[in-house]
Amino acid sequence: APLPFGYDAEERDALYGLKAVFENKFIDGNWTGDHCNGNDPSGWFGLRCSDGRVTEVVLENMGLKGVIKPDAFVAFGELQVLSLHNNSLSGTMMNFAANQKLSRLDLSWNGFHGPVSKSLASLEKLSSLKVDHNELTREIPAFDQTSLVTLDVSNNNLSGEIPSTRVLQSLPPGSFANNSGLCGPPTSRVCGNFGHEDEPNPGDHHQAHLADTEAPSGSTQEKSNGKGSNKMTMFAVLFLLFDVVALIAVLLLFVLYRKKARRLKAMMREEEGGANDAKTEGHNELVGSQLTTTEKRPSVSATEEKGNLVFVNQEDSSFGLNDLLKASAEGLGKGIFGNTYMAKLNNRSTVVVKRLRDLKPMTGEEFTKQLAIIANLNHPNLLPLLAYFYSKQEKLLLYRFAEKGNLFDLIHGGRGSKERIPFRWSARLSVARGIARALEYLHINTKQTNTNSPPHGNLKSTNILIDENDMVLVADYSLASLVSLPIAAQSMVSFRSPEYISTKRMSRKTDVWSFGCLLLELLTGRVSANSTPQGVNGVELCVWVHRAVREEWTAEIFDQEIVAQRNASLGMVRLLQVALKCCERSPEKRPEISEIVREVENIKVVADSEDESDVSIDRSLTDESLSVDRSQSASGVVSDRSFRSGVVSGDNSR
Ligand SMILES: Nc1ncnc2c1ncn2[C@@H]1O[C@H](COP(=O)(O)OP(=O)(O)OP(=O)(O)O)[C@@H](O)[C@H]1O
Repeated sequence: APLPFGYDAEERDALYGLKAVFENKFIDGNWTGDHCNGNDPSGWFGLRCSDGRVTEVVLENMGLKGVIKPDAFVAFGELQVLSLHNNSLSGTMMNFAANQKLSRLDLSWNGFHGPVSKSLASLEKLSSLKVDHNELTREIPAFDQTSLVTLDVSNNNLSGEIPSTRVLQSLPPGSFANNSGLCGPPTSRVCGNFGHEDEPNPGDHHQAHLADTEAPSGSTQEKSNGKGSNKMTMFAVLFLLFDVVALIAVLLLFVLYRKKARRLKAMMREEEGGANDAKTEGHNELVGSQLTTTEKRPSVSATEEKGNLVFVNQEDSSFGLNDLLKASAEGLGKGIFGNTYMAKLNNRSTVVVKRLRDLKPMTGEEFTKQLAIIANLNHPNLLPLLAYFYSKQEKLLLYRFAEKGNLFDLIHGGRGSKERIPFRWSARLSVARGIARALEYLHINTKQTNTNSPPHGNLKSTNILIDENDMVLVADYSLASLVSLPIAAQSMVSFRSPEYISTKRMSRKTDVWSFGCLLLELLTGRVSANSTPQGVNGVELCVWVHRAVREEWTAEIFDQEIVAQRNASLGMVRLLQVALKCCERSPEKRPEISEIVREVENIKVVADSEDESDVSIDRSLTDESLSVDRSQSASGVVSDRSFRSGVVSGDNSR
């Protein structure tokens, strides 16, 4: 049906109002322009539209704060789904009288106070209402619409008798749990004289007025006050006695349970012959005593969760979660996906543990499915996943430790100081090859379930690692599907690409763009904006280098550290040409990764030499390993052993 002129503008204004309330960086950057751009799914984050009208607003787990006004949603006449689940929003509950099409409302896990809006009782299409884990007070409205099949008002401060409507009475008692003053069926709590409890406080009165224009109907406590109060007092005493007996029973049960659990644990220990475990029972510290970050340690119970580390290859399973919990650990850094630690296990091997946070809401099964995809990827230039751990509170990924650190440190570490270890041209070229091959493998072997998610998604120099054998290892691949979109959008490299910024769309070619930026970081020795955390300065290398080429300051493009190697200049220029193609603003103009691999491999490797004295040393460092080609690898993929430890590891014996 045609809409009254200007109605859309009201929705837009209301959305801008919400945006101002949230004061959220991601929303500020994302909610711009037209809110319902046709039916374009890449419109504003969290919105779904139909015929130019908002039908869904889903903003979950985003840490949104602010006080929402009671009339915040009156403009959304076509709204069917509203979820603000798990944020820190507050205010009295909104009035939904104007949202007659609303079928799912989820305001759970926020800080809303005042009464449950009575307007909800008039919504004929409402099928699911979740307002649990808020600070709501007073009685539950008399919901009686047959559409309502799910309701959760648990964990609030609601009070009074649960109305005896058929709909409310057919719900399980858990829907009403943990509300101190709520009574009557379907809960087992008998209604007593709770008059004083139900007296709304003055603040509530005011808020109730703001939230709901309807006057509160006669409440249960009013009915129960007066003549029958003596009877009620007796009833209350009996009720109290009943509570005390129930409490004692629960305590007894708890003691019994503890005893049994202890016996069970002892049996488990015996079975495992784990005399050592006795010492560590109840030892809850993951990755030991030397964490350099101040973050709370994970609360995985060692005994409860033992054996829940899932290994990708059984031959790696020489340790269990208990060993990990006992290991001494050191913080390596904090990334998008959480904190990363290095844990030294008793058998002296070292593993890297990533504690995941800010994940999308997903079940254990979904998590496992995603991890199985990652675990199946296998290439000499990809950092392999060793194992993972999943529990409700804790999700861990375990990797091999790459001894020689990351590419960012190789390029930029110790610049201008005596400690600086030169990073030679041949080693840089070799790194470029290793990354290109890994990326080609990912692009061939990753089925794109979500076309808006590039196979790597977060290619940058801190995610390129070097192991003890000088192998180039690409890390952090294919994790985008685990992390929640707002967090990904704030931190992942692919979200900085020209196409995401202008069209909010991404593809495999977005990885190609990130690879171009990485090549430029290798060639120029400049800190790339992609490699630095948001807010820290770095250069938008693709933009910078186009300008440098246009304005002919070519002499300034290459890193001084490699520019002196005259015999390498042809290779540098060719690699620069590859980088420039990858950097094209338009994804269609960028080459496919296979073409890039071919071009990079065709760049001739030359000995690193600046002058005569260098040659003798550098020949031994690079040549044989660099000249390894595809023919030497049965799989057609070459491990990139480009440099000896002298170059990379700090053996500065030259
Ligand atoms: N397996 C590993 N071996 C050695 N160092 C590692 C390993 N994994 C990560 N690191 C290093 O630990 C640090 C933190 O890594 P993390 O992946 O948490 O963050 P990041 O790479 O800086 O950012 P992002 O989360 O965006 O990838 C980085 O310096 C990274 O190079």
